[in-house]
Amino acid sequence: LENPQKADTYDYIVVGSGPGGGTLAANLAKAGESVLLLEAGDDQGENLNEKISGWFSLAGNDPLMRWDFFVKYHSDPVLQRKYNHLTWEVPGGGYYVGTDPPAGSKELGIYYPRTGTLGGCGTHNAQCAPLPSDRDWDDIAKMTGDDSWSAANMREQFIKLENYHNPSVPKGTRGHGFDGWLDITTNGPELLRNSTEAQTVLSAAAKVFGQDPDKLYDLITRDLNNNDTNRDYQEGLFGFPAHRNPMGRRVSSRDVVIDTLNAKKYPLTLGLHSFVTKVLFDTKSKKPRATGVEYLAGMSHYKADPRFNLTASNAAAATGTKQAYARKEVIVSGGAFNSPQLLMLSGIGPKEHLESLNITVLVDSPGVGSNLQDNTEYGVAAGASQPFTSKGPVCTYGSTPDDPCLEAWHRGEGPYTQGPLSALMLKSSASVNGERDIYFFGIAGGTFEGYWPGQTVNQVPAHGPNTFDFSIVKMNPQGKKGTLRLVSNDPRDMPDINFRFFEEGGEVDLQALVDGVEFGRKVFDSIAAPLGPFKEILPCASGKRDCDVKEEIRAQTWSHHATSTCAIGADDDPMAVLDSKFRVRGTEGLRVVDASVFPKTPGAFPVIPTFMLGTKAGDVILEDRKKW
Ligand SMILES: Cc1cc2nc3c(=O)[nH]c(=O)nc-3n(C[C@H](O)[C@H](O)[C@H](O)COP(=O)(O)OP(=O)(O)OC[C@H]3O[C@@H](n4cnc5c(N)ncnc54)[C@H](O)[C@@H]3O)c2cc1C
Repeated sequence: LENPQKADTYDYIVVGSGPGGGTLAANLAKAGESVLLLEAGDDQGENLNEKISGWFSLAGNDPLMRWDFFVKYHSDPVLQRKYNHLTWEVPGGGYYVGTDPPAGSKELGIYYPRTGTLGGCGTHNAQCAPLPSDRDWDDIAKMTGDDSWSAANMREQFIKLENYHNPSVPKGTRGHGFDGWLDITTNGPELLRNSTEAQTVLSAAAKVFGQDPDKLYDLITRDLNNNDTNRDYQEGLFGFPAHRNPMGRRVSSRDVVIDTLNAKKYPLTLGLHSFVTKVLFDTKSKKPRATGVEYLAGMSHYKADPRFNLTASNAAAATGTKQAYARKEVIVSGGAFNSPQLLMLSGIGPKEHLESLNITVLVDSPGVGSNLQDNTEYGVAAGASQPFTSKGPVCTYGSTPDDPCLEAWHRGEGPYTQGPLSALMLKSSASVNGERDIYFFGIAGGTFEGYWPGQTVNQVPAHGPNTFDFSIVKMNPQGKKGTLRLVSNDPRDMPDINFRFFEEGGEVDLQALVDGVEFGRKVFDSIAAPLGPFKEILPCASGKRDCDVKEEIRAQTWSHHATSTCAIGADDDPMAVLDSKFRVRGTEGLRVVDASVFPKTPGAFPVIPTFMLGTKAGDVILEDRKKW
């Protein structure tokens, strides 16, 4: 391809700086390859909402970082309308959240949070950092015949990445890394020591699991990411690992990118406020060969950005379209929603769909935007006979100038440095392979019931300080029928996304969540006065356990770990978008590296597996670096 802007030519171009792309870009640059990393957002790394580990919900609501998507969870619109946190646009502007909107409101869908900022969703997520099950990796190895994906080999990638901090796990422990850039920290017992009532609930949970409740403090630092051969069958209480450092600062791909730049010796160029709209190809070769990208310079060009302004974007688009070129390869890492969107906009996707939007088809790849999956979530919550108290300071989340928890955080202490109380692992009756398939975490003093926009015209009811919630995450989802489709060929439009939860195979996921509810109820029932008896809040809001639990979960489940929309697959699978080396089938010089590549959602939380992809992809791409 004729290259009119020689200055904008690099060995590699990486699109998107999340756990996949940011990690990869830093790895390639550290190996001496010149890399242009293009990121639609800017850097909010000094913003306290991002930096303070315990402020992740403030980060999630921060308009400087967030991208707002609205999705469908079900094909059946009647079921969708039962969702308690369905979002509507009210006449005159603003959001209403609920099932009884004011007349004339427009149904937007279910709010689904993402970010458009340096570091991607790793900068506003809850930082939960468990490894997936070994089987999740081994299945990719088996499916593709590529043994570099085996769990044993992927453990080596994890070790390279990790800098582990857990008072119960000494340096040098097999299976962990202690020199990587990604800090993973397990809570010490400080938070739990401050809450007598939470100790009572977790001790009761330990008893239900058959663990010794007198060893509660040992249990809540137990190593969840241990390297035992039977790890994926182990149940009970564990420590809660999170990608933050022991001072309570979030660590993400934003940090490895900034550190690589600050080292001033690696050929990494970071383009912020650079929204990529198309991959450019040389179509004269046998297979279309990716040669660069086209992008819109300037902030907030995507409609998911709450600051998007059509007039401003049109004006900037008229003059601000730029190109950059790759001598070797282009790597798309926009995440599970934006990578398939970008491939489709560039002519790679289901032929009929692209043609219906007047997009020239380069590769008919029916799998792009299919196979969308997620960890479905729900909660079992109840009100105790007494409030949950804390001997620690009262946190105001920065809303008062003298927030004592903020002062403590600056010293590396207090609630803002810590994550949820503990992780609890359970094998449900619906486990398809005998492994544990439910991940709980405990929340004292409130419930977690999914996401909805922060500024709404109505107030969504909250629950009192006597509430305890076991949040339930379904691992290894069996529902794999979600879809993502473009609504137009304008790259600024958000796609149409339908997860199709519990359809075609997904009933198993529903049953596992029902088992999770039963487990929580058992724990609450086992707690005597004065904290007990407990009165149910979720799933049966009446407090009487008289609701249809399955139907309640079916309508009210939520999620935020989208994966698998550009999946790796076997050579003979027409739905396989990628081969085992992240290469986009039917093209040359184009790969995808992010959460969209997993053939199935890994474990309960995708972020650590996605960081691992960034590390693995670095190795794989460098093997080919002399080819170009
Ligand atoms: C609220 C929330 C909480 C979560 N909590 C957890 C958790 O505790 N543990 C866990 O394991 N997972 C969690 N997740 C999920 C996890 O963070 C994601 O799975 C992970 O970040 C995915 O990484 P990624 O690299 O695939 O993409 P992303 O993190 O989505 O990053 C993609 C990046 O690409 C950029 N981009 C996209 N399109 C373009 C374009 N066209 N041009 C330029 N740039 C572009 C975006 O701005 C973004 O920075 C959470 C997610 C959310 C939303």
